[in-house]
Amino acid sequence: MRRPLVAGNWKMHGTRASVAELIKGLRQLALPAGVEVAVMPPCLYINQVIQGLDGKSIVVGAQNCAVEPVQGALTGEVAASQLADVGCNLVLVGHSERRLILGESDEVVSRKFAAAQSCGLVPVLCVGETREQREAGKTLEVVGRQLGSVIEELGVGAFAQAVIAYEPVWAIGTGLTASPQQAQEVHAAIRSQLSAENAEVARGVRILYGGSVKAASAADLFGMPDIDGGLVGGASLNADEFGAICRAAGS
Ligand SMILES: O=C(CO)COP(=O)(O)O
Repeated sequence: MRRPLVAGNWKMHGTRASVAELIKGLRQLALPAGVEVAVMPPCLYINQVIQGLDGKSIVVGAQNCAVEPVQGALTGEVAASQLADVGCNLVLVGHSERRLILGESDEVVSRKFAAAQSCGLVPVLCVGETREQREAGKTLEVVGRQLGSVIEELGVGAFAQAVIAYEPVWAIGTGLTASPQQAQEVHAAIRSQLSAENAEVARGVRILYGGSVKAASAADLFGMPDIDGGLVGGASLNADEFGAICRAAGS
């Protein structure tokens, strides 16, 4: 059985004061035992969050890591080894905001995936199509290529210690959630792409849905057979809403 995971991607939000408030709210949540819960604050606040959540079973991840796994001369970047050093467990790679706004290529995403794993972090590989690509009927092709490039570089075995997040770009921050059926179709395609090479890895890997997940939509999404939790943006900035999403993954 795959243990559901709900991860809150705080993106570039927060101040020391608002992060302290959010930590307070998270500490008060009653979280379901069978669900793994994670938050991914901006790098600057990771320490504050790890210390603030001490003793609470919420893991902390980062939103990005450098292509080089260990510390060195790479101005402005943060190495996966440094994230592991401060106590992170997970790191997002290939979020669409980085692919589209910062031009991260599939090759860069694969290098970050490998860097994360080499430091003992679990990479959360984000994939997803734009609205234009969906309207052109290219959803499965685009997602298949994004996933395929990591499989080609690192082998399907790399997904034994990784998470995948399907995040349709048109659903991110728009309030337009993919329907459970739309999401399930893509999740099943992702699992079958992995299964063609290794059925055991495919059965074990968790595939999260992301894109305007709210407490009201979470239960129907998480009820689909290949949706193993959520990657939550905006709604994760509100502890009560985030807690309700986590509870939906446990029911
Ligand atoms: O991009 C996302 C999480 O990584 C989704 O963001 P929203 O939940 O704000 O749509």
